[in-house]
Amino acid sequence: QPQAPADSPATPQALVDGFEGAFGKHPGQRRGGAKGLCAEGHFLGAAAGQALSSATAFSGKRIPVVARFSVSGGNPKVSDKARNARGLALQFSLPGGERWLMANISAPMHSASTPEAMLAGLEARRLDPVTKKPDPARVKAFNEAHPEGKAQADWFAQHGVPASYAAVNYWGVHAFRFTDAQGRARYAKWVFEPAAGQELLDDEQLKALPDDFLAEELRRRVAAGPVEYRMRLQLAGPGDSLVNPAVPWPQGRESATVGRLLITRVEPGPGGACEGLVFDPLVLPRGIEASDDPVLRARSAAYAEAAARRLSGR
Ligand code: HEM
Repeated sequence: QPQAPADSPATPQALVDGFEGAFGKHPGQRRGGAKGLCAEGHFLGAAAGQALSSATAFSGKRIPVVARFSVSGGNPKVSDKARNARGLALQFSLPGGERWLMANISAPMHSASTPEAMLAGLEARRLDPVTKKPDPARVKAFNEAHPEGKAQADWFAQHGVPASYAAVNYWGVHAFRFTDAQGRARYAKWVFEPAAGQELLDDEQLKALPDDFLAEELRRRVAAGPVEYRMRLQLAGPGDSLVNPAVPWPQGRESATVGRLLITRVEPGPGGACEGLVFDPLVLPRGIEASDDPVLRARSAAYAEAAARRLSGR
């Protein structure tokens, strides 16, 4: 596997320090997606998935899933009204002890195209010890030097805040390589789309809501019946970058619905099966491989570093 250049400042430690600097240090909590909750369900693969990948996830057999829904960032007290990403992290438990892990967000692109830009962005948003806010001049200078981040910022500015964890799309953002039983490979990106459609709130609608509504809303919804998302693969077309997660592929690329995710149970309070999990996006089943996207590659060790701190109470 390609590794980050040995002299890159974006080490796992520096990246996790960057999260702590930008969001404060909250011992025992996740450094990203700090506010969230556990849920469970299953995945049912479709024939179109089998046609694209030999991964057993697509066999059509019921695949147990542990899920974690979250609000982006390392602040466990962030408002559910924040104009940023909602997260859907999943663990598929496949036959034979294989696992497939992923952590998806409610935008089709990431804010940074490299781990180095990610680190610089976190450092630019470091909270001032006195004001407890980032220095606006540093943030402005960073944004001017990294125009690539504008696409994601615009996305959240232009799309409303989800009314429910169950009413927004979640993208995998990175390209992955899918190989079928004959060894034919295609690159694709995935998205989970709620079968009931999206529900995005404008500022007026948001005003009526408290800062914490997403967890209870999901509990009520799933108590009334399973929440379903379709998993769709968007296949790479000519010229689509396989390594830059800040640039989404054009709409209208060939796509295939490869399965259905059903969330059937939500944890009634804190805790649950997702708590101890580390949603390392490089844990992939046979039939799906990572692309050379350096951001994807950098996530794995950063998640391990964050988990080591969190699970030892730091
Ligand atoms: C270099 C880029 C990135 C770094 C360094 C990074 C780092 C992290 C860290 C340290 C955590 C906390 C893990 C834990 O405490 O267990 C986290 C959580 C998360 N990240 Fe990232 N991340 C990056 C990019 C992304 C991208 C591109 C996505 C979406 C495709 C994403 C989605 C998430 C989600 C959804 C969570 C919450 C997962 C959970 O519920 O456990 N991250 N990230």
